Amino acid sequence: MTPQSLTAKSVETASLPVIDVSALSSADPAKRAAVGAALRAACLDKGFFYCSGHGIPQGLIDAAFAETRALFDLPDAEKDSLDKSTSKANRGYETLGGQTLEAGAMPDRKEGYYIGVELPESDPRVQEGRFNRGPNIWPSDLAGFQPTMRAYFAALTVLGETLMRGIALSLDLPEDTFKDYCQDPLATLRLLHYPPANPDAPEERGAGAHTDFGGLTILMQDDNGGLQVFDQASESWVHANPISGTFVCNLGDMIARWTNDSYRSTLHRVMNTSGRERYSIPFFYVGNPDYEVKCIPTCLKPGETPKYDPITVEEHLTSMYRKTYVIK
Ligand SMILES: O=C(O)CCC(=O)C(=O)O
Ligand SMILES: [Fe+2]
Repeated sequence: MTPQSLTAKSVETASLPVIDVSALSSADPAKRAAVGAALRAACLDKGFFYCSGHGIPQGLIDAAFAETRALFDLPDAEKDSLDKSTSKANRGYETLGGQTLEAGAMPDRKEGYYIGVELPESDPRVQEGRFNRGPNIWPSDLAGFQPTMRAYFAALTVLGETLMRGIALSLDLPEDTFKDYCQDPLATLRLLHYPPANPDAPEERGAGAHTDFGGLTILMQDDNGGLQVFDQASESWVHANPISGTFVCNLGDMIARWTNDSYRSTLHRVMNTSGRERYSIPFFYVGNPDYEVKCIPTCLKPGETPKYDPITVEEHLTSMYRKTYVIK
């Protein structure tokens, strides 16, 4: 699909389902199965849903946004000193226009900051140069930043595990099917700041059209709106408007691959036409790097064969990152 065809259509209001996932912790198997059924319908459709009943305290979410704003408000020279080019583990600050998510489009009108699992230089995985493994970069002038982001990262990791139990149920598999996948995951927290759209460059996107590379994305957006999801049936973009107290969750390419494309990884983009500064915090829950992703047999329809070869999580991610970044 060309960028032109992606701009041709109108934007409607999305009808993405809101799924209350609190019952995944219920003692009643029927209630857990009901969440699984709701997830299944969402995953077979666009692979996008709002997640309520997630148990993440609003105070922690508010604190994460406050620290995100404080970070991007730092003077440019200070942000440049935190630049991710100084990290071997893809951590730290990414300048405005540092990524082009949509091939052929202008660079994204956003600046970002990457945080991952904290590992010291002495860890064997860091020594071996494993993908995305290493220490974080922490701004020295923001006292609350590190503790807040670590707490948020830990809470979202638990939510990611819970949702993977839900995904297992949605596939009619035992709830603990993805236990090994969830061991020592390669999760990434990304802080994003989108300046208001430039009226002189209407074709510029905050984030160009893309699918997410990995497993499950758990996104907290502020109340400015701007996230759009592609609707294949009508070939139009639909607004994923913010719904207070919910995360927007979506499946990445790796889960599509795992399910032989029965679960969907859908194109989305961001256009910040609010006239205000927009902030969002996606958390990419990707599992253990050595875990082998191969077609789940029950995802094959009669007569179907696996479309993709088995691949490890790390191999998959490395190859996907190469598409938007040059990897050192
Ligand atoms: O900022 C958003 O709302 C979405 C960001 C996104 O799609 C991404 O980082 O993959
Ligand atoms: Fe995305």
